[in-house]
Amino acid sequence: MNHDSLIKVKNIRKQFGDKVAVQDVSFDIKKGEIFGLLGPNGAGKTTILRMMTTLLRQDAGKISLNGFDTLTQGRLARQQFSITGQTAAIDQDLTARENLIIFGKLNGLSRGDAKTRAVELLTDFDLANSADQTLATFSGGMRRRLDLAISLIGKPAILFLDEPTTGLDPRTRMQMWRAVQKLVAEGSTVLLTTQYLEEADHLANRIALIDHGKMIAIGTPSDLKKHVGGMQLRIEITDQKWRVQVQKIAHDTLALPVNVSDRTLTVLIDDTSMQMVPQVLNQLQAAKVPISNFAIETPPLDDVFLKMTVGKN
Ligand SMILES: Nc1ncnc2c1ncn2[C@@H]1O[C@H](COP(=O)(O)OP(=O)(O)OP(=O)(O)O)[C@@H](O)[C@H]1O
Repeated sequence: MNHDSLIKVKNIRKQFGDKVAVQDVSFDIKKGEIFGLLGPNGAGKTTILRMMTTLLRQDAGKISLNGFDTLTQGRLARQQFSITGQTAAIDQDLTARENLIIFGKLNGLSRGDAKTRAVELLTDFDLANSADQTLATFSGGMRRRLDLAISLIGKPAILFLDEPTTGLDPRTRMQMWRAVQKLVAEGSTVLLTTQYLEEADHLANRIALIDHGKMIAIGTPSDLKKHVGGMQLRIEITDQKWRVQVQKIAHDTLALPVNVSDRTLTVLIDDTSMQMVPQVLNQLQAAKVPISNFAIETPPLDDVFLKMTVGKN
């Protein structure tokens, strides 16, 4: 038994009528990890999350949170975690500070402790300057940060984030990512569901890919990228006018399909074509093509995801 695992999910299954929504899914999450559940629409992520948060009973299998079984010790299991998405319960006519104090008291804190905790959280989530504005004046990103702050009032050991940045602009998404990373640095363990591959890649230490209710892969982002087999050659040119020439050089030398987007050309390469990569560079230099980047790297997670799920849904 792994004593480091804070969350254990073993062979869980859920069926709705004839539809098997989750089938034999197992994973462990270690203390301090950010674990991502990634999968296409209808894959079963929400159903897994609902079973883990005791909102739904699994038909088979076992889930334990910090040692407490979700079916037989539901009340204790619930005390181990918090989940975001409580914005519906937030009062729009009150300020951020007042909302935090109310939720603090609902979590059993005295008025004094609730006030202190509110100040801590407002500072942590960059909301100190807007603390005394009513929520009606808050942007989407500020609301999302307040929602995350509220879910942390009780200092939960485990935090479930259900699609935390859906609909946010890139800058606000980065702020949320930093907030989540800070939480983990302070000792929380996070399970997040996301439809953004980039988010899972950036944030999660490990990812479980879910498709048709089954877990089709699990590992670190770089483990998963190895599944596509091989590496990617990326060439960036300084001017689009060179695109056709670079595409021809890469294609003729490597005999592989070349993807082109703006000033970036990419080729998925195997071991054999890897030997030919220096020739591509030599030819680009001989043709005096100005390049700003020439890299061999692991391919993006998107390719893994597509390779494993495309055509099956
Ligand atoms: N209460 C329910 N009754 C019947 N079928 C359900 C119920 N809940 C979920 N399902 C079905 O189970 C499957 C998995 O749904 P789930 O919501 O878990 O997927 P998801 O991966 O979270 O998708 P999304 O990214 O769209 O939220 C789907 O086919 C869905 O229609």
